[in-house]
Amino acid sequence: MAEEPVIRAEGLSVRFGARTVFKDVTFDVRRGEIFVILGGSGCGKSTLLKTLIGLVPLAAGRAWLLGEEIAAAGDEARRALLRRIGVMWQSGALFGSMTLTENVELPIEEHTGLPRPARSMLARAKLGLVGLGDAAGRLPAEISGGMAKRAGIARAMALDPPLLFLDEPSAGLDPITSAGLDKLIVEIARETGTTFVVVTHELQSILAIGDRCIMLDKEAQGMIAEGDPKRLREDSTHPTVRAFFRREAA
Ligand SMILES: Nc1ncnc2c1ncn2[C@@H]1O[C@H](COP(=O)(O)OP(=O)(O)OP(=O)(O)O)[C@@H](O)[C@H]1O
Repeated sequence: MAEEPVIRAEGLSVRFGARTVFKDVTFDVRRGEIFVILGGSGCGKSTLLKTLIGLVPLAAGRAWLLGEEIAAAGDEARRALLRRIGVMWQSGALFGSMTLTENVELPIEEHTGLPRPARSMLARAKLGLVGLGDAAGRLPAEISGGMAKRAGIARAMALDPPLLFLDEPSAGLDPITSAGLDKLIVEIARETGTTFVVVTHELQSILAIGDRCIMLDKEAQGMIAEGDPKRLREDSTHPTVRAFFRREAA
């Protein structure tokens, strides 16, 4: 029997008022893969991410995370589930008055009873994992945008979640810094077995990190492609998908 997927999404639809953002979105995310949600501006990528973790209600469909249906879970089960996933929001800024170590310690403090020295040690280990071991004592204002993203990933990984969501990780980064971040994401996935769900519309990133992807489309109000991004680039006959992957006019 195939291993249970880390995420199972079946026929997801989301509406805001009378407006349907997407409908009938169905996919599985497998253990250890880097799964990319892509598509143009406003197609609902971030909304889908929020739906998966129970922050946006479904108009239809069902979603399971780590075997648990979040919409059906009670408060306690939901909290336990959310503790097992890490999220780095696009807007997820670090707290400016705290060092990087203190920022990464926050979720550890919130969710465990560990004493300060142990929290700090774990936080510094996570910063080491993302290449920021030497910057642990710095304030967010003292580091670059790329370093801040790495610190955000370290914070999202603080509790060793088996599943990490990254919302537009390369937003605002130059191409070289962005490529470095992509490399880090692949390294973490391969070294730790963490499953990643990454929202992005950066073609270079998608091709560099994505094991599989789904593409959402605003006009279609749903999914227009699913699969290995490199194969979609070669084989897709859908005009919008081709246009995106080959940088052609649709
Ligand atoms: N809470 C909300 N209430 C009403 N409309 C919303 C809400 N959140 C998102 N939307 C709308 O849903 C649509 C999808 O938004 P979403 O942010 O998910 O798109 P996106 O694909 O992530 O876009 P971008 O790449 O620009 O971040 C947009 O038209 C947005 O205005």
